[in-house]
Amino acid sequence: MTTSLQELLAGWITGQRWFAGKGRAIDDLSIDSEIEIAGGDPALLHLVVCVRQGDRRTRYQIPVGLREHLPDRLEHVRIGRCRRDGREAEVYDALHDSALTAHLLEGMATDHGFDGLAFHRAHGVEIDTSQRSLVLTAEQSNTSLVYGDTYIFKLFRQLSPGTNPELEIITALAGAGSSHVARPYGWIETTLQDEPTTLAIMQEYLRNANEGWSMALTSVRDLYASPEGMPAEDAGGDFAGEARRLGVATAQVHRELARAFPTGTIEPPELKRMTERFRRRLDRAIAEVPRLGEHADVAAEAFDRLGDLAHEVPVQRVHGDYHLGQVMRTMTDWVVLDFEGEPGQPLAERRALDSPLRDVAGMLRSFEYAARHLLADHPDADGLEHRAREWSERNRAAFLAGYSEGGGRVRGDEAVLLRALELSKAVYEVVYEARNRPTWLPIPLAAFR
Ligand SMILES: Nc1ncnc2c1ncn2[C@@H]1O[C@H](COP(=O)(O)OP(=O)(O)O)[C@@H](O)[C@H]1O
Ligand SMILES: O=P(O)(O)O[C@H]1O[C@H](CO)[C@@H](O[C@H]2O[C@H](CO)[C@@H](O)[C@H](O)[C@H]2O)[C@H](O)[C@H]1O
Repeated sequence: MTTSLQELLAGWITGQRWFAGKGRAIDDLSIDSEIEIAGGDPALLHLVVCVRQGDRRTRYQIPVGLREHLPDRLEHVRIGRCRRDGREAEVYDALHDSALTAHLLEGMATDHGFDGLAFHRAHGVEIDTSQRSLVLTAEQSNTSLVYGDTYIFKLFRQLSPGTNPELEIITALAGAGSSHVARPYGWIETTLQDEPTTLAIMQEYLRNANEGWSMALTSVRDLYASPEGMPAEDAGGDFAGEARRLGVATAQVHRELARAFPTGTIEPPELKRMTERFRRRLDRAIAEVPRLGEHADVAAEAFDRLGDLAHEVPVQRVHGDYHLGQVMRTMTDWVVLDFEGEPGQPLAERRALDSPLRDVAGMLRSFEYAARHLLADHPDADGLEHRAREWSERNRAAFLAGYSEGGGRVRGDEAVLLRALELSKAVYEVVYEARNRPTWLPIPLAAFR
């Protein structure tokens, strides 16, 4: 009996890092669209599949390669063997085959249009099609390819109809001359439910930059290894100067976003509705991760205090999923990546105007993550707890000082909003970790203590 492509994909998709429906059985996987980008052997097929799990349907994008014989170097990305057009073919994850990904670069360089798939080159750029790709091995919600050391190409895995906020934002900020975004080179689009929908974006690869997350961890490690009693500012690798600069850059990005897109205010009744949304999200999270229930009171109290605020709050476009893994330090400044918001949220929500303090809250949470994540397997975890707290407090304070210095607004009653946003992010993280990295679950849970 031959296995159908749908059956092969249903067996394979659950093991992929970017698959959002982990822990639940797949009831059905159907292929919504199938476009041949390149024929022959190897062939490149672009698939949009729809996965049904209970009453939830999620669409994913999967470029697959087809070959009669699979070379050893592609064995690790084999999906299986199936019969297509009367012939047996090996099916595999095409993004690992540079012979196939060359077609994606070529498509963008020439603004090529397939039936149902449109490739675009950003205004005023040339694309060097001689660059070959490698897949980034970072644990990600999407899949990124690096072409040479020149371009980074991100293919969105989960699809929702509409323009991806990331494309919208980097195009606007780069067009306005921002030094805090990587230059866009091109993108791929399709139509989903009658809406132009972004499938992939290609940007400048920041070849000499370091990720904020790894810089922060180096600093935490140094502090853990320093003699007991030595203050954080004297231990090697203090991060506070960078945290402050990151705060300044964050405030500048917020100002640039406020200039490029509409802004507004939310009034107290809307704050009440926001509180209710946070409460509902908390309930859903507790249903999925019952341990969170022990902390429900702390979160609920913070959310209720937000509902009691009696003044309006300024809103604008924001990053939406801001953390140390989304910022890179180049030789000259901090650059912000990945403006697509929280991957699991509907696009309309991710593009909605929001308080810039949502991003501030996200980054404050990330300092907590950096301070605590090395404790999990550390033989002297209890003894280092106070050092983790010291590192986190020092860098959170430096970031906030930089944010104010850069013109960001955190004052008075806004502390109530900031706390509610921090705990709402921690609720999101509890679910995220339970699904993806259960050993990390204690980190967001500690936010409620
Ligand atoms: N322009 C870039 N230059 C260099 N590295 C990048 C660039 N964009 C992303 N990266 C690297 O890829 C990782 C994942 O990128 P990101 O856009 O956050 O993807 P995802 O949406 O899947 O999380 C980043 O943490 C960073 O290490
Ligand atoms: O894949 P994305 O970068 O869009 O974001 C998702 O994955 C992140 C994990 O990589 C997750 O961030 C959480 O872990 C980070 C450390 O790995 C930490 O710095 C963040 O503070 C914490 O939220 C993010 O929430 C998720 O959306």
